[in-house]
Amino acid sequence: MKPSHKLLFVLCPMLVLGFIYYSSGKLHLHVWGQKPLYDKQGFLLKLDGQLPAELAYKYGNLSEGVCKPGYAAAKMTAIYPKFMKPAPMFLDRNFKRLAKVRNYLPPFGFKTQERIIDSILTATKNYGLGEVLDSLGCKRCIIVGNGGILANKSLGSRIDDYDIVVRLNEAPVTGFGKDVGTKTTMRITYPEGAIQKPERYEKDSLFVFSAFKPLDFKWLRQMVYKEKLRGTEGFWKSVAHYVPREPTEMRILNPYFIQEAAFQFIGLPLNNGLMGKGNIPTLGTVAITMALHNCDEVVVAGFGYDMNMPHAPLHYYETVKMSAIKESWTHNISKEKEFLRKLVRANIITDLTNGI
Ligand SMILES: CC(=O)N[C@H]1[C@H]([C@H](O)[C@H](O)CO)O[C@](OP(=O)(O)OC[C@H]2O[C@@H](n3ccc(N)nc3=O)[C@H](O)[C@@H]2O)(C(=O)O)C[C@@H]1O
Ligand SMILES: CC(=O)N[C@@H]1[C@@H](O)[C@H](O[C@@H]2O[C@H](CO)[C@H](O)[C@H](O)[C@H]2O)[C@@H](CO)O[C@H]1O
Repeated sequence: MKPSHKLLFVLCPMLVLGFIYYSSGKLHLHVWGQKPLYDKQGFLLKLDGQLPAELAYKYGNLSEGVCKPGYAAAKMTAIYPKFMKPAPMFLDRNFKRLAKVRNYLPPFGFKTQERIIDSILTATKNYGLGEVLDSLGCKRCIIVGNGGILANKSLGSRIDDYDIVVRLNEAPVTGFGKDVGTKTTMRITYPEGAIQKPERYEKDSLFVFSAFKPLDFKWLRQMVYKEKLRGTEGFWKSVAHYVPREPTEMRILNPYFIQEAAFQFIGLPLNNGLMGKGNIPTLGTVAITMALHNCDEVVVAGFGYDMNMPHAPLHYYETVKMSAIKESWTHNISKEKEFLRKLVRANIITDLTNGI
């Protein structure tokens, strides 16, 4: 056989195999002649909230109100096959092994911050929720957003019923118990969002830190080691000078939840992996993402940016108006809402205040 024929002999099957491989990848999303099954983000287009047969069998017989182990993650996988449940809530001493975050700078990872994180984790010594919650076989979590929609709905006692109550930034409980409850398992925040008055911190709650820039880790180290805050330049707003929590009550939120919410779930611009215009999810959505990985059931309340009500109160605890969110250049409220609505429509999360 001529060498040129030999070459053709090898090349042709390779081309055919290559074509089959390529089209099978496409077929996963798009069966020829049929409408696509999944959207650009990888979510099933048909979201009717129905349980797939195997889940109906698993959960169907449990009576109302009983915690369903693995429910949120199972439903998430049913509409978003790429979902991989394991992702620790907080960074622990092995954080450098977390492959998905080690090569991204804050806020999408911890690259360049390894030493300072090591030093913070040496002092906090604890990396979980605590013995009681960590050993629960099934965890029901509620993420309480700060939205004005929580006012006058008397949801306080329902909120307090959850195993884990997550609150955000400076949202108060004192004086608002009837509507937002009194229990706080953890409060997730960053320097500019943290409660500033020491007396406003609730006891028995974890101070969970979410970092957006390298300076935020510096601030946290000073708070953990109870040092005098040196220099507040570089923050976009005034920050707390003292956090009245023991180091053992402080945690660092896994930055993977910011990354996954931004790039996988919402589809915000990658911007070379750097924080930029409109590529930061709001903290509430980051908290929901964390809960999808770490809670068996996920419920939310106090969520909703309603652009049709520009004069409605933005928060349940102050008079700032809804229209104020338009000034934010970091978030993409409408794209984010599209994602949250998928979770609600598919019954992955329950929205107690119906604002999503
Ligand atoms: C001016 C500004 O930057 N505001 C941001 C404020 C501000 O930094 C803090 O209040 C501290 O002062 O923080 C944010 O959020 P904020 O602290 O307002 O609220 C916490 C989370 O609740 C959800 N939320 C809030 C209000 C509302 N009407 N609907 C909602 O759904 C959101 O998921 C929100 O994340 C933040 O960190 O995400 C988002 C806001 O964009
Ligand atoms: C680099 C930098 O500090 N950018 C600031 C943003 O982080 C900040 O956005 C705010 O960033 C916060 C994290 O630090 C939260 O994500 C918050 O929801 C968001 O609004 C804006 C506020 O107007 O100011 C910029 O100068």
